[in-house]
Amino acid sequence: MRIVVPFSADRPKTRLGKVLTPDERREFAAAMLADVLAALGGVDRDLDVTVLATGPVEVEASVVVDDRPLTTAVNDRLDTAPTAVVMADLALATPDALEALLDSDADLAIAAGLGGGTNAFLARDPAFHVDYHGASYRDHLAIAREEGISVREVDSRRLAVDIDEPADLTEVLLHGDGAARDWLVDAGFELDVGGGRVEAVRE
Ligand SMILES: Nc1nc2c(ncn2[C@@H]2O[C@H](COP(=O)(O)OP(=O)(O)OP(=O)(O)O)[C@@H](O)[C@H]2O)c(=O)[nH]1
Ligand SMILES: C[C@H](OP(=O)(O)O)C(=O)O
Repeated sequence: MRIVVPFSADRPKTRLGKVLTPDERREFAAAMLADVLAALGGVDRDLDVTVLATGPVEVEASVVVDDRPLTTAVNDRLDTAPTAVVMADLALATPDALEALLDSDADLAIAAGLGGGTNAFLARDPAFHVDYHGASYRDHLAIAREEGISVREVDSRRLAVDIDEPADLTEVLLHGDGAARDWLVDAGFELDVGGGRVEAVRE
């Protein structure tokens, strides 16, 4: 099965700009990508994984460099079904969570992200196409409806948590166990469990 992992290599994770420098954002994004590739590597299936990156990147997978906007670049790779697209910022993804998506035989299996994005999908029908940004999850359900594509909505916390905002770092410290969590700990992040909602803070 073909898996595409979109990756913004040059200026990733701008919404983390309040807590990470540009170099740190690049390192942290690369750590999350490594975690996603490791989770895909643990899936009990034969997967053909390609990182669809905006610039060169060194990873344990094949890389295609395409600097066009995300939607255009992904749509160009949906011509051959089945194809799954798994975002590179799913630092909590596990093989089990990914298998729940990849085992679906619906024309479209799709996992929402926090705030209405689309974190992962498997399209078995080449008529499906993406339109990312905004509440893309709703837009993707509408596209499937228009194309008469059967949908399975995959309800998965581990696939839903994409790491976009400073508050999301808390989830990585709480529930992550890979390179992204290690990177945050090395960078001095820790949990403040002092009162109210637990928070990631930097020493
Ligand atoms: N190939 C490709 N991947 C992208 C592009 N923009 C974002 N991505 C990837 O798509 C996924 C979701 O990205 P977002 O969280 O929306 O964007 P981001 O650039 O990582 O972060 P922000 O700058 O904070 O919006 C991540 O895996 C990104 O690395 C793009 O233009 N091209
Ligand atoms: C690409 C975008 O990601 P988000 O900005 O929701 O993380 C989306 O899923 O439409």
